[in-house]
Amino acid sequence: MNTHMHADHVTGSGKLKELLPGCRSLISKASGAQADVHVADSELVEFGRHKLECRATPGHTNGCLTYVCKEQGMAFTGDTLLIRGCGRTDFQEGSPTALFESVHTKIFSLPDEFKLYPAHDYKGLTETTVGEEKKFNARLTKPLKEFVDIMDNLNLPYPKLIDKAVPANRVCGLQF
Ligand SMILES: N[C@@H](CCC(=O)N[C@@H](CSS)C(=O)NCC(=O)O)C(=O)O
Repeated sequence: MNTHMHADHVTGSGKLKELLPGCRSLISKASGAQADVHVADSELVEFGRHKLECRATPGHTNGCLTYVCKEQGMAFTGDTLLIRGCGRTDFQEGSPTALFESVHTKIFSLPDEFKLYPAHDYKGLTETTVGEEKKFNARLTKPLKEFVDIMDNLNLPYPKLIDKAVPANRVCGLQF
């Protein structure tokens, strides 16, 4: 299950499909990437005893999804919400306004005790909670205007693999 079409690394979906016959890859319809299964906002994905709700959380890319597991009180936020931060919004149809709206309506609306697992952390942390991020997120605790200003002035270098990763991830990570 891909949270979005990554720009910094190549998805393992294609490789997993080669290794595990019957394995199916999944990504949002809005990502524009190939996969066996395409999902959209509020669709449920069921496997074994697990049920994940797909929540469209555009902003970092327009195809970003957050996967919510209500029974276990957790969500996988991809690059939409990072621990004390969030995904950049300066390429792949990124939009700070959309990201702000996504987080406030689709992630901060979950109960405070829900555990959050983002796709990255650049300091070695692996887990946070909705309550912690509502209090301590350095970007998303700001009002919209200030948030947009922060995001428009991050001045981050492009991910080193972007020119390889995006085309490869459009086709399940197999041609690069
Ligand atoms: N050093 C990395 C790229 C770092 C980066 O741009 N991270 C992205 C998520 S992956 S597209 C991001 O959104 N960062 C937000 C931030 O505030 O750092 C590389 O070259 O691969």
